[in-house]
Order: sequence, then C-alpha cells, then structure tokens
Amino acid sequence: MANKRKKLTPITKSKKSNNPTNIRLKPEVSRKLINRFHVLIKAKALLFTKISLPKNHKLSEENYSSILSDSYPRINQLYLTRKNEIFTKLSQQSKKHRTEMRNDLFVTLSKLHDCRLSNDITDQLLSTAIEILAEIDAEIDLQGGLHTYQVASLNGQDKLRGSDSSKKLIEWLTELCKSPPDLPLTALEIGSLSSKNQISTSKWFKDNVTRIDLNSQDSDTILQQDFMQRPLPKSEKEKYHLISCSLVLNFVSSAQERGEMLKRIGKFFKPSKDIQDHGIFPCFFFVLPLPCVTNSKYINKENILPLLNGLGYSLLKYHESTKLVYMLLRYNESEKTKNFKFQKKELDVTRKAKRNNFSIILK
Ligand SMILES: C[S@@+](CC[C@H](N)C(=O)[O-])C[C@H]1O[C@@H](n2cnc3c(N)ncnc32)[C@H](O)[C@@H]1O
Repeated sequence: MANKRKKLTPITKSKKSNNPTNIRLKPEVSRKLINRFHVLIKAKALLFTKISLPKNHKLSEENYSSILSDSYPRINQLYLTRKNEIFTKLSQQSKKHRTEMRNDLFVTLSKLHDCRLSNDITDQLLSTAIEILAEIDAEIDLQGGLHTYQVASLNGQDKLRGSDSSKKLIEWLTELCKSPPDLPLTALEIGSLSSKNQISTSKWFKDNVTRIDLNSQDSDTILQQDFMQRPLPKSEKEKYHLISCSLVLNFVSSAQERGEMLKRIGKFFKPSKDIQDHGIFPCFFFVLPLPCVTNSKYINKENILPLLNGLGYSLLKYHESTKLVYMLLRYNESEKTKNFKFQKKELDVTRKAKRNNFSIILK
C-alpha cells in the first residue's frame, strides 16, 4: 500500500503556489491560525527584549536572522540545528501534543533573565534563549511560515469585514470630498496582501499605488520590503498623499518599534500646501484590531488620539466594527509637538477583566 504523506501545514503545497487570494480557508481555521501567529510573534518579541547584544544593537523580527548569521556564526549554527531537530520532531507529533508542548512558552520566557549575546554557546541562559527562538520558528515554519498567516489574514478580510478594509477608506474619501482632485493622488500601502483591494482598484489612486510587504505574495505588484528599511524620500516626488497601514502596527513586535513606525510614516507624506486637498490630504488610513483600543492595559480611545495628535495626525473619521477600529487622519507636520513622548502606563488598574498588552511607546 502506498505510504500516505503527512500533511504538514494547514495550506497544502499545491495551494501554496497559487495566488493567495484564491485560497479559501474556513473562518474557524483562519481565526485559529491568526491567533496562534500572534502568540508566537509576541513570544519572539518578548524573547528579543531578554537578549542583549554588544554595542547596543537591538534584535527584532526583521533583523535577527541577518544579525545571527553575519555576526554570531556559532550561535546561528546552534539555532539552525535546533530548529531542524524541533521541526522534524513536531511534524511527527499529533496537534494536541504540539499544543501541550508549547503552552508553557510564556512561563519559560518569564523565567528567563537578561542574557548577553556573544559567541559563547556554553552560556546556559543564552543557549536556552536560542533554543526557545528555534522552537518558535520551527512551529511557524511548520504552519507554513508568514505565507500562511497572510493567507489566513486575506481570508479573514473576506469573512470578518464583508470585504477588504480599504473599502472603508474609499467610502470615507467619497463622503468627504465627493470626487478625486484633478492632480493624480499617490498612495503607499504598508503591509499589502493584494493589488485587488479598493485602494488599488478605485478611481482615487488609479495606477499610483506603491504596495510593500515584508513577505510579498506577488512580486509583480507588491514590493518585498520592510517599511522600517525603506529609504527615506529624497524629494516631494517620492512622498505620498495617502499612507495605508491596516492591521500592520499590531504585527510589529514591540511598543517602541510601533512608536518608531508611526513617527517614520510621517516622513513619507507630501506637504499639505501642495494640493487643492479639501482639507483631507495628506492622510493616514490606520486600522487596528478593536481590542487594541478597547481592551488593552495601556491604550484606549482617549489616549491614542492625543498620541497621534502629538505626531502631527488629526482625526477626520473614526469607526469601530465588531472586530476592527478604523481611523482616517490628516497629517500636518507643523502640528507635531516637538520632542513628543508617550510612556507605557497602565490604565485603570482596578479593572479586573483580562486585558491585552498592546501598547505604543514614543521616546
Ligand atoms: C495582517 S496582515 C494585514 C494586511 C492587510 N493590510 C489587511 O488589512 O488585511 C499584516 C501584514 O503586514 C506586513 N508587515 C508587518 N510589518 C511590516 C513592515 N515593517 N514592513 C512591511 N510590511 C509589514 C506583514 O508581512 C503582513 O503581511
């Protein structure tokens, strides 16, 4: 009898090579995958805060593989070997057993004290940290990597919102200024999964949409790029009338990096004087999962708006759906507060309900 091949990922190989917009997952499967990715990404972010590097480099989701392979070859070897071993082990285990194995992740992480990254792999603390990193990455790879998360997000778009989030953007633009101004409007979409969403297909931005993503699903239409590494604009021509950042900030691993991203976005807007702009452009379309503002220990609607104001953003439109919060904000550099800071401070400590740790720090 032919050997039945074990299905390793929730998305089969043949489907994986197809356009992700065509892959359909059950809503329950999408939800579980997205939640698990968030847990794993959060665990990695916590782990990175516990590893310190010589010369104050900071490890992050975006840079750790190149830092490990370029500067710490022995540690990198340990990481790769361990990841391979765990990948093989996990792929032979039942789903239930895998979940049990990983449930203690945060407990282990909370016990881990600061460890300094050097090439000394005999350091027990450091090798534990690297092993945890390898375990998390093995599980992410086993699920099909970032690709699976993106497919699940695309499916989530359909099921949770009735369509893609940029539908709300186009609805608001039409409501605020009826039709596009005469000059061509340009848009930058950070964290783009498809060129078929409303930003790209509506009459507002026509062919002037730049789409980027850490992991491009279509190299013809989406540039594979980390926004934090995107070269800063050298001239007004390289700036945008609209920047969309939908469900990306919650994906960024640490509160400080989220603050850095919001600040950096400000450098990519066209100046407002340039356009008969109906008081709207340049603007920022910003979407977060609703619990980021309704159930976070540190962020709520009352403090996120002053935080955004301090960075030069003022609110034009706000909408909460059952799952997401949508904001349209006008950007004006001259309205920025100089040296604006925002610290992480627990809100309403008397509140008993279980809350999430979403936060933003501006230093
Ligand atoms: C949940 S998906 C959201 C996609 C889409 N914008 C939406 O609203 O459904 C988040 C995407 O952001 C991308 N992303 C996260 N950080 C990024 C960064 N620094 N630069 C570019 N893309 C990033 C991820 O690769 C992922 O594809």
